[in-house]
Amino acid sequence: MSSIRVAVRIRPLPDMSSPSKSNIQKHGCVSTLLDDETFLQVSSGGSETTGSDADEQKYDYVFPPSSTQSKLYENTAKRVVLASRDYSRDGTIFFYGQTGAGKSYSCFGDILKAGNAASDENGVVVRGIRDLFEEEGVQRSVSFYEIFKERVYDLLATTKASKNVGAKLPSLNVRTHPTKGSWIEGAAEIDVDSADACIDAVRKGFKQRAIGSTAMNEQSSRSHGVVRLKNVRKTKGKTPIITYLTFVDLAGSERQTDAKTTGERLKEASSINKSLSTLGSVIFALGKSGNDREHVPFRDSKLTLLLKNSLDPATCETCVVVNVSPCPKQYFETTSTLKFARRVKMIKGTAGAKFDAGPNPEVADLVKEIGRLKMELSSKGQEEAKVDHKGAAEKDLQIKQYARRIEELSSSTEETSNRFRAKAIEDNFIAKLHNATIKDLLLKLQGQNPDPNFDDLATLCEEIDVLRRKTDLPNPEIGFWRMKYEESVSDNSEVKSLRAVNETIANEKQQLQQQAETAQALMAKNQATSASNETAAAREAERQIKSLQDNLESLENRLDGTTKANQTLSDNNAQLKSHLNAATIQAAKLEHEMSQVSVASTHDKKDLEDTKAQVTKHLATIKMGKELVAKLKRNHEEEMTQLQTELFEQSENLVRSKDESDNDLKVKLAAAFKDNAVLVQRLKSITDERDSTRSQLENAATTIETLETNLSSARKDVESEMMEREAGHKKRTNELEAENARAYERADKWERIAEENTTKIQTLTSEVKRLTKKRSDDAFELENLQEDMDTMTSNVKYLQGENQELEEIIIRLENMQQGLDAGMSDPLEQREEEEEEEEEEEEEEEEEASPNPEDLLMEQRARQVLEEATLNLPPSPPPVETSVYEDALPDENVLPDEYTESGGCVSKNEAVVGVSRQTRRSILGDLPDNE
Ligand SMILES: Nc1ncnc2c1ncn2[C@@H]1O[C@H](COP(=O)(O)OP(=O)(O)OP(=O)(O)O)[C@@H](O)[C@H]1O
Repeated sequence: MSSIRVAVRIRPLPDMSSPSKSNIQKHGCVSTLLDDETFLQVSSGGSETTGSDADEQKYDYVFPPSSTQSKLYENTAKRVVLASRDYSRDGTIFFYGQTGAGKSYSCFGDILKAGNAASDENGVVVRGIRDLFEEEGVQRSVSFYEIFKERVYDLLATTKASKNVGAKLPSLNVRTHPTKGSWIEGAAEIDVDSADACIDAVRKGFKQRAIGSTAMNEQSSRSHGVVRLKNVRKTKGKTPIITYLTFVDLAGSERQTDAKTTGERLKEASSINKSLSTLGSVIFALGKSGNDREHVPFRDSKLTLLLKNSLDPATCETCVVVNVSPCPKQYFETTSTLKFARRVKMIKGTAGAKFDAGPNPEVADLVKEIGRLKMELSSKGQEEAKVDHKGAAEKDLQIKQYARRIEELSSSTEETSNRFRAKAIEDNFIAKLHNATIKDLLLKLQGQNPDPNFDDLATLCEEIDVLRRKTDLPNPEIGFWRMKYEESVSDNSEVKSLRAVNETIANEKQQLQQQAETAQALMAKNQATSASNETAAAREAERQIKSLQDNLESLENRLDGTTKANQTLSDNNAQLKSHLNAATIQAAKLEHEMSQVSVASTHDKKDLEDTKAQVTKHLATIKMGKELVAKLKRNHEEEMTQLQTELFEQSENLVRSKDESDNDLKVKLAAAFKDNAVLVQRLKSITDERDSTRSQLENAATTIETLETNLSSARKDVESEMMEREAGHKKRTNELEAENARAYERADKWERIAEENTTKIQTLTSEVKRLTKKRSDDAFELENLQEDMDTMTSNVKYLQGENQELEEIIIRLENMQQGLDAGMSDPLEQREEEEEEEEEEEEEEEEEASPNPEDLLMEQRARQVLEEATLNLPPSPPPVETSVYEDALPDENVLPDEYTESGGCVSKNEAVVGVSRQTRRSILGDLPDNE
């Protein structure tokens, strides 16, 4: 059985002082030890070592504030990821803690910013995805859900609503199946063929994730974020193996009072609390095994229902990263978070399991070691090929053989681990079956059958023995593969050749050492002899010494070279040896691991053994009773009778107790029946409800259908009406367009005419201006003439007055004459006088009719002015239509009346002539028109 690993990560605080130099590292209200990465102490204050309320605990790993993202991953989640990748196990990693303690940071890191392979800030998800994708040939898909207020939302949905970040997404249902597990109905599973594609999808979901705010953290996630990777491994001719790797960024675990939550936020908080406490209950229930395992409340929250198949420690690797804040103000939150961590740690099988050597990572290490050896071998082969051309082909062959052997070995290891895994599952299954059988038998023993069925018991014992043998005996397969491995190691010709080279070098080294020693002895001898004489023998000796010294030097050089070569070879040899040792150790570990899993499987069957012990105990009790009876029978009859009575009583008691237990059972059975009846009733009501809902749905569907039909016919009507209206509208538009065109034409025409008229008006206006000026000139001239005429008129009047005076004088003279005549003249004379008077009158008349020289002068002058005026006149303008000019002409005052008479058809010359005539008439009196 796997264990749940619990790691605690302490987040850094901005104002945190640097760690003390002592072994105890104090960070706010928590302390860690420098040399123990599992120790954690939390205290509300007190001294640096232990506060009065100090609470010390050990966890699987404690990460101080300075620890990196990489260290967190390597020591927690990597194991789960590798188990999922290399051993097809489900894996789940939780991030638990109060708001702002660093859950999202640990889980996602800076996924929005980087997510590239090299970033130090990459969280567990990005690192896990990259490690997972190192294995090729597996079909993978990713999902990202959010569980908010017990509603599940798909963060990778591609619906219309999801296109806007933060838009309201539809909530989805969790579905479960006994064999297929749990899934979200209608949720997207994005197929991903590379780590980058997978990280991109997660990044998209992360953006979509709803963010709320509380008084404690401005952008606090109030939801659980679940990233799920589905791995489908296909093997030829077999059903594909499906596993899930799940990362869960849980919602903040803070207490409601501290978060100052009210109203909607309070509801959120209670939903979060409920789902977190359900998660705890499920983990604890799953931690129990066999008969101890009670009902697991998966259905109590959406989160646990979704993770139903990814939480069981028997089939899944689980890790909980607990994030805490060292801030003294958060002391109570931190202690309550750590309480959860301790409870998880206490789950059976987890205590003290500091990332113990489980089966999977060891095999993974072995696989890695093989890879490393392969690489080393190939690089070594390349090096040697350069140095030793002669044996290159041979070495190449050896290397190839060795590589093939390693290949075989690694595939064998894989095969073994697969078989081993299958076997573990099989064993687990058998154990479960046995457990059920034992339970059955126990029930039979305790209840209905007072005499145990010894045949059943014997079968059971036999089965238990077989099972034990199966699990306890060393696995023959392991032996076989180990033997094969050792063979491959001992067969290695390269190792042999290296050993031979090593021996040769050792021999050579020995020889060289001997030569050196001889040379040294000779040198000593020479020194002794050279001091006493300088003979030829001595010189000869010196020469010899010299040559020996040279030899020695060359030998020493050679020795140096050989020693170096030897050193290199022995290093290589040692390395190879250590690799071989490591490989042998790995093989031993593999065996150990297999036996451990067997032990784990045995552990699973502990309940089975317990049950067996109970059965044996019952049997022993019964046996003891029987022995007692036999013993008593051997005693005297009274005792026998008494004992028989006692026995009878005992039997009665037994029978009574049996009856009681029967009654108990009956009561329980009745209760069970009752429960059953209630359940049946509930089922019935649920079925009824379902039926009624179904019928309602059907009705609704019918209604919808009818509505749709109505809607479509209404739509058709509207469409036809629309078409008609559109046609009418089109026609009217055409008409209007035509009319419009005509209006445009008219407007153009009028515009043209207006332009022409404007030009004409301009011409006329200038003409009128000129004429007006002329008229004013003429008027001035006329005024002068008028003045002259006035002068003449006054002259005439003066002359007339004089004339009148003269006439009066004449009349008086005549009267006087008449008076005189009347007194002295005859009728003849009178008649002669009358005739004379008549002649005078005639003369006067003639005198009056003959022109006065002054008058003649005047008339001459008037004629001259009139001629001048006539000569200065412009040529007469063409006749114009009155209708065109009517509006454009200035008012009637501009031209004299005559100009507009007779329908405006009077020419200018005529008008002027008219004026001249009038002037003349006023000057000269009534002249005939022809003048
Ligand atoms: N170990 C750490 N190193 C550096 N920064 C950290 C660490 N832990 C947390 N932080 C920073 O603290 C802030 C809060 O962290 P984070 O959002 O991960 O908290 P949380 O527990 O997920 O809160 P919530 O429940 O609101 O999501 C972030 O800005 C994050 O970068």
